[in-house]
Amino acid sequence: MTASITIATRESRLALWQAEHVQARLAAELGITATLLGMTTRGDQILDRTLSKIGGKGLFVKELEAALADGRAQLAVHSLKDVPMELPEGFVLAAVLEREDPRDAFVSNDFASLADLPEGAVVGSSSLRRVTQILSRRPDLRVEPLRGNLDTRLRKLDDGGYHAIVLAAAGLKRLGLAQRIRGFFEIDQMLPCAGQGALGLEIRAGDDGLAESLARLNHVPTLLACEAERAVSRALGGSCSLPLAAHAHWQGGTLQLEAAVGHAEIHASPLLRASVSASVADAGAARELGQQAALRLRELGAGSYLPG
Ligand SMILES: NCc1[nH]cc(CCC(=O)O)c1CC(=O)O
Repeated sequence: MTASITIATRESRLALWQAEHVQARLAAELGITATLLGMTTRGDQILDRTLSKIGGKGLFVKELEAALADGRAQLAVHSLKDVPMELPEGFVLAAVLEREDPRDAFVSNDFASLADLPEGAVVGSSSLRRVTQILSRRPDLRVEPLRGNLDTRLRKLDDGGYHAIVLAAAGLKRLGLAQRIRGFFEIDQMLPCAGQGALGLEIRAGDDGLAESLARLNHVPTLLACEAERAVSRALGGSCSLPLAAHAHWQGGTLQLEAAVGHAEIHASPLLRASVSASVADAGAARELGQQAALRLRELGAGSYLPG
């Protein structure tokens, strides 16, 4: 039985909220006392370039993994969508917590929806996944890069740099900023990123006592849905330079998985879409469903969309 641990976390308001949320659940449900160790990652420092150009999402997790490796911390809390599909040797995901709202949100001070934006309006987003889906609906819009933590992005909107921005609903809700949301994109209109809205708890491989305790926090429906979503990216060799979306939801005991891929360079190319479902009872079956979706996307020509 683990009685007290240290949690490594990034220091953005959202990351701290998430780490404190886990800290509270550890105390209430597992009797584990946790201290937070705040860290700045390379991903937080480099704000002038898009993630795909500076080495991808792994930048948000590497420093936290270093803290796990050298024993400064035992647990790292991540937004699951920031966790690379393949964890480095020596680390495992010990639990996936129940998902918040997985949708993307339309945020604007002057306009109610994407459809309301005047021709040529400027939308802020640095996510290739969002850029591609925005342009596929509104090719006339100008999508400009927008990075930084949530407060920074909202400030850049308020400063007048954009007519609207697109953000994950989960982050806004967690920070009490839901009033900034003018509308939600329906899942099929702006397919979310694999793992969006879910939290992943990462530990060292072999830390079996802690793994056993944390497994009790798993939300199995979220875990299986996210396994399927992440398997799509893994099978396509998804990186930050590929606009890739995957979202699974439950209809009774059936897991329904939607996946979409956009062209790595030509953002105005149509998205390829696959929709598969199966009755899924374990992680292996969930991953198979994800691989099936990836296969469908390849049959539709995803091979020519992947970066060379
Ligand atoms: N890429 C950054 C990031 N990582 C997790 C969230 C929000 C919370 C979540 O989706 O779980 C965000 C902000 C955003 O995409 O708008």
